[in-house]
Amino acid sequence: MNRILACRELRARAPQTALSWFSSLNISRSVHGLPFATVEAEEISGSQPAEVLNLVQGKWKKTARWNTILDPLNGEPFIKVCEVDETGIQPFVESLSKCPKHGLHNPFKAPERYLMFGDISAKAAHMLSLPKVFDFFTRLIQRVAPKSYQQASGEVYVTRKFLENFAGDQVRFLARSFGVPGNHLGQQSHGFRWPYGPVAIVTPFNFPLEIPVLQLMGALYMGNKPILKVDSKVSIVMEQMMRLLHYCGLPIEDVEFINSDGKTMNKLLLEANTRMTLFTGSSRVAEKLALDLKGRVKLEDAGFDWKILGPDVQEEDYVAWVCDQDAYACSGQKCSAQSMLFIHENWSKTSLLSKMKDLAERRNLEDLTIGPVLTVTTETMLEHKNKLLQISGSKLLFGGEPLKNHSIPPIYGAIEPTAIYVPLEEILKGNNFDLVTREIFGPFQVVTDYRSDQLPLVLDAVERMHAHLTAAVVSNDPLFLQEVIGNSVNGTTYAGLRARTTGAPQNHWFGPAGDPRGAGIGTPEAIKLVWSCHREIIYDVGPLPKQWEIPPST
Ligand SMILES: NC(=O)c1ccc[n+]([C@@H]2O[C@H](COP(=O)([O-])OP(=O)(O)OC[C@H]3O[C@@H](n4cnc5c(N)ncnc54)[C@H](O)[C@@H]3O)[C@@H](O)[C@H]2O)c1
Repeated sequence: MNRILACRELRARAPQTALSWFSSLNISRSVHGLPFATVEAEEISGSQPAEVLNLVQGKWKKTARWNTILDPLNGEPFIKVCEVDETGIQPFVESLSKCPKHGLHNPFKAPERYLMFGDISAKAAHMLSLPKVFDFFTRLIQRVAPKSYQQASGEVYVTRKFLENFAGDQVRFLARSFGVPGNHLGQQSHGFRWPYGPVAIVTPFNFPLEIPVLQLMGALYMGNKPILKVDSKVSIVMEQMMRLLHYCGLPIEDVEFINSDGKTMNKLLLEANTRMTLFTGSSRVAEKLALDLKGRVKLEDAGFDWKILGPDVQEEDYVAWVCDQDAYACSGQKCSAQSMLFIHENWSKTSLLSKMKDLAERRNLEDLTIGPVLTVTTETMLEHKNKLLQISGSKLLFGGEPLKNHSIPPIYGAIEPTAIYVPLEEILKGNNFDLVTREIFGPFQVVTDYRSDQLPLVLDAVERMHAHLTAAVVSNDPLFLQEVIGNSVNGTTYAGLRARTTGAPQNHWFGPAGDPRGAGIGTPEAIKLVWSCHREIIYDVGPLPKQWEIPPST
């Protein structure tokens, strides 16, 4: 009884805005049951194509140019994306140039916006927790970046948790400052987190919701005005999410959302003179943007991620299963996917490899545990396989054949989960190294083995790789862990028996290391590093010492 009364009292005291927002969530009355959505994930098809628009200066706009996206599962032209070409970038440039370098808010300007973003995050997290909304985004992701329901829902879950983390006062805590006493009375120095002002976010196809939302919200939290460009193949997901964010209170002028090809976006970034660009994608484009934008970038680029199985053999089934998930979930299209597996010789007495093979063979197109590869064709992957097989001592462990009985269009790739063994000494040879460590963004891994006395060679290989994103050291031997961790740099490294290479939840930093341009995603530290810079204000208000006189020149 007391509890009921207390609840009633709490409700009576709740701020009107929050109450009216929650009661306005009468989802069953709106189109498709969702008050923000303009598409229905399951209904998009060749005969009922969906349209994706651009958001500029607070208005959703069409352009004359449509980019037609083919359904990755059957080749039907199922989404029409309104793309901006080089002649259409001016309204975006104008809008960004209206934002000053000191941003839309900072600790000295419109601090109430920190609170507003706390509220928006709480509401958006609540929306994503509603089963209908959760399912809508999961299925929409599956339509454009085919992966299993569980993998797609993982993205929605992480996004929701991230938004929960930055509800309430957590956004203003991101802008926490510190003070240090000065040299004399009236002097104190204070360090503040300052925005960059107009900024850009460019993201790839493989995580259509998680990467853009986490980076976009980070940019907004710190006071920036972002323009967001997601790969057109999947931008429908973020277009719908923008509508959800507006529904949850995001001012419509706060973000520009553009669909374009890479060349147009490159031109826009140069003309708009964005103060910071967060790029997630291939190293080729990352390096180009770093040059074009004179270093005003933070990069999340390619991953050629390795896993080392240590000398202590245990939990063989578990380790085999994690290897399978790391290499082949999302058809290997995670930047954190296991690209190279180093196996200590002690594992050769086990049936690890045959277990990995069995697990890989369980994957099928029906439930999308294997599926289309969106940026590498079947032909390219088979060619790569053949080149690796020419290396002396190499052999096909499993896979290596095109998928059968499917209607995936030939612009996309479709191969079985594949593993190729290459001897360690061969990997290290100058003429083989670049070939063996080439990132194939599909279900493809290289496997090798090593003896205890060859650990320095393994460490040499990981030192010579150019991408240092994720890594896993599978061992509970503290001295082995120490040796490997102390002699490597990957930014997100899992260590211990349960180590994996994939997994970018909201609760730990995810990003490359060893590069001053390296970005991060997910945590308060990542947001502060990527989306704000340091500003020091030194208060020096006096009073002057009594009898102060002008001293001699120095
Ligand atoms: N480090 C990470 O967190 C992370 C996460 C996901 C993917 N990736 C990497 O992304 C790659 C796969 O994605 P992809 O092949 O689609 O990458 P990509 O570099 O081809 O494209 C990424 C985005 O950049 C845009 N783009 C292309 N050229 C551009 C230019 N000149 N200026 C501005 N924008 C441009 C594209 O339209 C797309 O939106 C892999 O290498 C993968 O490892 C990295």
